[in-house]
Parts: sequence; C-alpha cells; structure tokens
Amino acid sequence: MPQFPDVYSLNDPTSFAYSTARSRWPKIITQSKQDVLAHARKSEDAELKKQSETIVEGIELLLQEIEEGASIREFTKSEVALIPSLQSYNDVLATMKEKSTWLSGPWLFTECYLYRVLDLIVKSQSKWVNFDIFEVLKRDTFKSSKFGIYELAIRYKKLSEELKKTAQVEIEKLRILFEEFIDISLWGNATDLSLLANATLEDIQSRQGKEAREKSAKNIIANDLPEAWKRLVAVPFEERRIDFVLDNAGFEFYTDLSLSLFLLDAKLVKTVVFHCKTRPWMVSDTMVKDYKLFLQDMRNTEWFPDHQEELEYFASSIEHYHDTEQFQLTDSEFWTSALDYSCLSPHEIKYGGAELYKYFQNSTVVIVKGDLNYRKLTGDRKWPKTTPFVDAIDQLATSDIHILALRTCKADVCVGLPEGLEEKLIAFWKQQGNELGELWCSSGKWAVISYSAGNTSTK
Ligand SMILES: O=P(O)(O)OC[C@H]1O[C@](O)(CO)[C@@H](O)[C@@H]1O
Ligand SMILES: [Mg+2]
Ligand SMILES: [Mn+2]
Repeated sequence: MPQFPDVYSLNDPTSFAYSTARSRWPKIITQSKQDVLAHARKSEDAELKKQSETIVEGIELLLQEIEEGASIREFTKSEVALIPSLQSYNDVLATMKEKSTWLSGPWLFTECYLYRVLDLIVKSQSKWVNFDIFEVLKRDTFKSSKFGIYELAIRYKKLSEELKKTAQVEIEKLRILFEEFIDISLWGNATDLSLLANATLEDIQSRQGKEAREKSAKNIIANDLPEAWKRLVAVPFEERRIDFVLDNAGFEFYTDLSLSLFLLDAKLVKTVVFHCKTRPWMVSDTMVKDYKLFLQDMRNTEWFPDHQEELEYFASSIEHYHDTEQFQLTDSEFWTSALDYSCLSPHEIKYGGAELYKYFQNSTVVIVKGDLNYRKLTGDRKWPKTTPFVDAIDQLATSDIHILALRTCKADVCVGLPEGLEEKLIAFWKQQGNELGELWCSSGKWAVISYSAGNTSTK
C-alpha cells in the first residue's frame, strides 16, 4: 500500500496554489459579480433586481474574506437545508485537524468550497435559482473559437461520410483515427476559462486546431492510450459503453462530442454517456442545459457565418444519436461535492458515489477529462512524479472500473512520468525565463494520458 503524501496547500509559495488564491480567484469572482450586475440591468423584474443587490453584497464579502485570509466556516443548518450536498463540505471540515483559511487551507478542498459558496450566494435568491453565473463567459469564449470550430466540423463531416460509405473499415485504420480524436479531445482541455484570467483570446485560439496539436504531440509526457484501445476492442460490441466525466463546456465539449461521434459512426461503441455538473463549477464546466445551448450556438449564423453545412451536419448527427439514446447526458451531485474520487466507492452512500461506482463498473472505459477531475482522481497530493498512476488513485485501482484520464497539466500534481523527466522540465521552464521551474506543470503546455484497468493485482 503506498504512503499518502500531503495535499497541496494554499500557503506554499512554490505551488500554483499560491497565485491561484491571491490573484486568479479574485479576478474570477470580480468577473462573476459583473455578470450578475449585467443580468440584473437587462431584466425588467423589480424583485430580481432587488435580489441582485444581496448577491453582489455576498460576492463582495466573499472577495474580502479571501483577500484577508479569513477562516473557512461550516455551512449553516439552513444553508444545508436549502442545498443538502453542502453537508459534504461540513463532513470534511469536521475531519481537519487545523482550522482552515482562504489563504492557508488545502488547495483542492478550498477551491471546491469557493465555487459552492458562490453558488449558494446566488441560489439563496429565489429569482436567481436557475441563473448560471458563468454562462455568458462560456458562450462568449465558444463564439471566439470560430476557426477551431470550423476546422473540426469540416474534418468530422468528411470522415463521417467516408465511414458511412465503407462497409468494413480496417481495424488498424480505426485505431489511428481513435488516436486522432483522443488527441483532439485531450487538447480541447487546454482552453479552460478558469485560466482565462491569465490568457488572451489570441492565446486561446493558438491552442486550438490541428497545427497546434501537431506541435504539442511531444508534450504528451505519459501515454497509456494503447491499453485503453486494447480494452475497448476486447469488449463485445453490444456491451460497449463509453462514459465521459466531462470537464468544460464550449470548445472542449465540442471536441468531446467529436470523439463520441467518431466512436458511434465507426461502430466502435454502442453507447456514449456524458456526466455533467449539477451547478456552475470552476467557471467553465458543463451542465446538462449547456448541451441545448451548444446546439443553438452552433446554428447561430451570426456567430458562425461560414461552413454552415458542416456545422449543421455536426449538430444534427449528435441530435440523431441523442434521439436514439445512443448518446445520453446525465448529472450527479457527487461531482461538485467535497469528496475526491477515491470516494467513488460502495461505501459512499450520501452523495451519489456508490451509485456511480456501480454504474461505472459496467462501463467499457470511463474517460475522465481535464485538470480538476485529475486532481480529484489523485487526491491533489504531493506524489513523486514517477509514482505509477494506479498507485495514486487509491481504491479506484482495484475497483474494476477502467479509467482513462485525458488531462492537460494546469496544477502541481502529476504522476506516471519516466525517471529523470521532471528534472529536465524544471530546468527547461527556468531557462524559458520563469522564476519557478516547478510551475511547468501548471502551464497547460504539457499533458498526460493515464489508464487504470481497475485491477492492479492482475496487471
Ligand atoms: O477545466 P480544468 O481542466 O479542470 O481546469 C480547471 C482547473 O485548473 C485550475 O485552474 C488549476 O489551477 C483549477 O482552477 C482547476 O483545477
Ligand atoms: Mg486518492
Ligand atoms: Mn473545468
């Protein structure tokens, strides 16, 4: 049994956690306050406008508490009565030996807690319960991803028509295509909005598209994809189901859909299920309602005046699979609870962990997308970077769940690297003019593809 190292903490100046709490969070929160104000301004509802004042006050107080490094408090009885899953945060707080603060607590827990406080502030107002505080930002960024969107829609239509024409596509060709669409979905994660605080839109565009991906191929520093492919083709077709634990809406969601469409068209899988968040989360994460908005936005000819045939082909293809239930979307409170994914276990019966555990045992492969999900898989602990992935995911390694993590690295935690590579990357990042070489791992420029068959003992 591996020893569990400490988790990353907000008061460590060598961790990306440090600037996250002191500079990134305040920017994100300030932006969301502006979106509340803009929404209130547009509304004619006097009650809604009045309630926006309470929300803004709440957000300002939150901002002040973070900046002052105030203590983290338990959610009150009435708050938990309003949103029962907040209790998961109180459960974890009760186990902490030291009092946690906004600037010194565990990074992963406190970041999750932050988004729940923000959500609570909004949902405490009756006229705002269905308001997604990040929706405008998510859609605006999708709108400005035009070129990447065109390129992928063109690629997909051509391939899909070819697949439909060909009676029997050679398996080796399908394997190569599988790699291509995994790659698209992986790098789709490079442009999440919680990092927008640091990136320009140009920067974002330069990360999308084929050329950017080709340049990044050497930056995939751990790659277990061959094992996932072997698993996929070993399961009888009728039982083949791929689950996605989704990350971001917008461009990344679009790339996840393109991977799903390829898998369905190529008859590599029978069913695809997307697992979404039940509430606004980490700025850009996908909720079930974002699917409808996605279809609507794809068909917005003002936003996307060119390549309408290809965009329509993409949208109606996914709609078709949605109608036949080969493509499904679902959500669970578990994903935004305080628990990390070692709690995807039969013992976690309060927040949906046991249910998901059972469901995932029947999955061919569970694709876990993005940085935050990866941090929750590995517990956000200070694992030596050469730790095997299966040693960092606790009981999931023996859960019978087949996990494939696709993650661009935007935080300190990372495992599965070959001996000596970390040292080289630290030196390289320093040489690039960065003060802290260790922060290569939070730059979003490198990525890992990690697999666990859920049965370490027979691996
Ligand atoms: O959308 P992703 O890939 O989960 O990225 C968001 C994550 O990255 C971070 O920005 C890393 O610091 C966190 O806010 C969060 O863990
Ligand atoms: Mg763990
Ligand atoms: Mn995200």
